[in-house]
Amino acid sequence: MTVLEQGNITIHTENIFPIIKKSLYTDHEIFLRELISNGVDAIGKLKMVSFAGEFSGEIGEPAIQISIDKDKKTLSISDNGIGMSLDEVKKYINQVAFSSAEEFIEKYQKNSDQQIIGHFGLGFYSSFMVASLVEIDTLSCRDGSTPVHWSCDGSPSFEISESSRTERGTTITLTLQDEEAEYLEPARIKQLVKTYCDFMPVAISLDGEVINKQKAPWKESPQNLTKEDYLEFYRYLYPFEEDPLLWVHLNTDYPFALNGILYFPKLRPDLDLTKGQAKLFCNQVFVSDRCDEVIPKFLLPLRGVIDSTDIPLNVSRSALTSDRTVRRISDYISKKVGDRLKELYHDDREAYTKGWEDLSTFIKFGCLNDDKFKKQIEDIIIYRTTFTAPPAAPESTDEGNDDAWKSATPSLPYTTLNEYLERNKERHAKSAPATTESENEPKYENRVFYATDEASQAPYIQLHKSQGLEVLFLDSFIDTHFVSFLEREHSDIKFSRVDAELDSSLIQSDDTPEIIDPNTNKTRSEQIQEIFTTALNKPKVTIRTESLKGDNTQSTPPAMVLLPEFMRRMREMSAMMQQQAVEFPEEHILVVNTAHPLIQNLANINKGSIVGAEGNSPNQDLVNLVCHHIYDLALMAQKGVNADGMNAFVERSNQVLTKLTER
Ligand SMILES: Nc1ncnc2c1ncn2[C@@H]1O[C@H](COP(=O)(O)OP(=O)(O)OP(=O)(O)O)[C@@H](O)[C@H]1O
Repeated sequence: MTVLEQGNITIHTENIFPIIKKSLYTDHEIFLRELISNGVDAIGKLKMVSFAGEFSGEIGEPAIQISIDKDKKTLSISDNGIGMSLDEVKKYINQVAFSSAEEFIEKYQKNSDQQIIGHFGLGFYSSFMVASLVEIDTLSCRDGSTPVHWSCDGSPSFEISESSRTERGTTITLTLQDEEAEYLEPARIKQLVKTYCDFMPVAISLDGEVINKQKAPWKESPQNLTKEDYLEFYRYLYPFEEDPLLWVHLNTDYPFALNGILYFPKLRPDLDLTKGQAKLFCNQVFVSDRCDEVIPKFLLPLRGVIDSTDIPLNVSRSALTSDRTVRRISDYISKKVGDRLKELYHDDREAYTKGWEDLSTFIKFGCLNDDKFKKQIEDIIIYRTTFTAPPAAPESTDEGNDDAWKSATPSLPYTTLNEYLERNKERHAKSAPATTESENEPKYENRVFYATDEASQAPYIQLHKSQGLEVLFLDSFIDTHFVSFLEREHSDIKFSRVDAELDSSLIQSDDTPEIIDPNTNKTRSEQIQEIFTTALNKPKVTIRTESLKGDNTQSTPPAMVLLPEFMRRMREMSAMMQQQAVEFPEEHILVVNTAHPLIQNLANINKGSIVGAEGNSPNQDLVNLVCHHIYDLALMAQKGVNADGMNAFVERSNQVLTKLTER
């Protein structure tokens, strides 16, 4: 073999190879991505040259072939692309980091939509991270070209000779370093191709078998994809996972190039909302498993693919965050997601409602974080409600209150805030809180009753429902912040948790004064209050008596613990700041329901025990026991019972049952 040329590679640093080997890429494996990308580029370039009329031969079936020779310790990557002439090898290969890509784009891209993969950095030279000898055999597509063999053993000197190659294209043969023998394993190569090159638009085969998928659905036009195509792609990316709720196909060329499909996954409780889930591609080449800088913060859990050639890939992550284009891409994504959500809300409210539990986390987090997004979607925030649209009752022609209950709300128990307020306006305006917290109360008609825990607050919810008061559920982890946010946004609306105060409409208002017992000189209510005050002996608990309304007296609770809204929130806030669990405050209100038969009985027993009792009569003991029990049950609805309280409660329950069975 005649050596045509020997020389030193034009580099600025003599010792660039050790640098490439050790520190350029910590991930040695990316050499394969770089070499395959070059092959795909070469195929793309051939097409462009042909398109420009500069190549008249057969392009053939584009292909990249990888082969392994374990004995020789070589790995080779072949393409049937444009190939290189002697001058091109000298120019493109011998000048480190000299990328011909840009020059090429300038010349040909005007004529074609072919894209050039590149801009990844050192490209071809990354092969020196794993190889002790790199050889190129190439034959240019230009007529009359001679094949070229180039070799370099990792020192800055290279050798060029004539190659025996007869077919157009390029083969890169790496003789692997001993410590890089893993790249002689077919399984490892398959895995790398799957990771980095799965969606590259050329068939890549390993020893004859095609090992990449090739089709990148995100590059397709959305009109050409069916629902099943999107789902199939999701299942391909995330096997064994539940299907996504919804997806957004991003597809734009201007003012930046961006393609991608983002999926709203079903949220699992263990999901880390701060960790990005979308994969970043550049021209169908996998770049990274995360692209947190590009995805808006509140959309980080979205899955799928983002592909853009306008995202700078050779800069640090922090530089990426402040990059103008990246910020614009991020805004664009948030806008598109907002559009998609609105579309779903208007076109298929049932599907929107069904997915709401999961969607709401994104939407609420987005409202808290992104003003533009908030403005875009604030009208499509919905709340689960206790309101159920009356079953298609015959249309009443009566004007008035009932009309407020006829609303556009579909039968699913979800409503928007506006719908809620509109529906309840008159009802709320008529009633008022039994106690008011401050002078500057917003108008009563703008009150919103809400619950944060359907199970434990069930008695309170039931009480409201039975009096026709509609309760919204704000029960996700983000809702504590969200309620404050809503109040900031709508200063005329007052949010009141069902256990914060008793609305006057829940209380029996009886104008006739209560009869005073001549023996004690007290009304029955006063007596009941006294019974509880004595039995509980808790000076910090304010005991109030009320006669609660209900469908029947048994359906209302015998007692309720109230915790004023402002007080509860203060405690929640300070607990959050100190990162502690919220402890139930000793100061709270116990409302004893004088209408409940249990309370009536208690008053009667107590009355009996006063007469002639010396010390504690058995009746007195029973009254004490039952008072504590009623109080504990009320506390439980507020989750106000700690471990000691729970032990005492269980013990007392057993005592009560024992007493019952003794009779
Ligand atoms: N398989 C190939 N077929 C034809 N030309 C190639 C091939 N591999 C490399 N080249 C030429 O060598 C040049 C340098 O390649 P290299 O991989 O270093 O950089 P690049 O692909 O242009 O950009 P980047 O450094 O971002 O990867 C390419 O631009 C191309 O002209």
